[in-house]
Amino acid sequence: MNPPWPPRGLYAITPDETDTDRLLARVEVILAAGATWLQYRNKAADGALRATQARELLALCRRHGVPLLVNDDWRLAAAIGADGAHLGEDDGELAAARAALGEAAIIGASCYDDPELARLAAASGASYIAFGAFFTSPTKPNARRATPELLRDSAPLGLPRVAIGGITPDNARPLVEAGADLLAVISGVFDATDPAAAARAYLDCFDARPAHSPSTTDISTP
Ligand SMILES: Cc1ncc(COP(=O)(O)OP(=O)(O)O)c(N)n1
Ligand SMILES: Cc1ncsc1CCOP(=O)(O)O
Ligand SMILES: [Mg+2]
Repeated sequence: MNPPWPPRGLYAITPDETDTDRLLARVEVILAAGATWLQYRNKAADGALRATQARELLALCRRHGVPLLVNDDWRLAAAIGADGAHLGEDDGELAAARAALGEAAIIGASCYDDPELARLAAASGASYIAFGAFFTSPTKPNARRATPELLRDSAPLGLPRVAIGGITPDNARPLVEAGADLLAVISGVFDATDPAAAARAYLDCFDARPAHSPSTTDISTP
């Protein structure tokens, strides 16, 4: 799969917010700051609220040129015309999601700490593979733990690699160096004092230049 979206940057994931206006306002700030992809994930909302929020987020994402993926529920993604879905081990068959959403859809698969799951996801037509949690996650403290070697070792699968779980701007760089194409983050952006600044700090982790090196506009550069 070759998604027509840049598969490198910040993959923001929504928190369990039941106030839709507040959710949209929080997401707006993060998209305006340059988040690359958005996933709608809300374990606290019922089906009707999830459908409403997903539709509203899709309109917002369209205005920012950012793809929206729906967590857990590829049927909801199909019903609202979202750009894709993220599926974990309890979220149904990837092939069924692909058949419903189409070849252009972005369909991600949780691989936790398991390279064999990554291999199976790739063989089943996943658009990206996600590993984690890499650090203790405030959102999901009991999530299985993964190591950066998984990112490195799965490069031959040729799919974008997503890292998730307790990622902050301060611990993210080694994951990018190990091959993470997207940093999937909930609390690190949504619970930040300044979510826009936090979003930019994650994006800076993809900048190859060391933080102290001169920029291209530095007049002292030959
Ligand atoms: C990008 C990304 N990676 C992993 C997950 C986790 O999915 P899952 O294991 O199904 O757990 P829940 O998110 O449903 O609690 C994800 N959502 N996104
Ligand atoms: C859904 C999920 N899967 C593994 S960790 C996690 C939550 C990530 O949230 P946070 O960025 O707050 O750790
Ligand atoms: Mg899930």
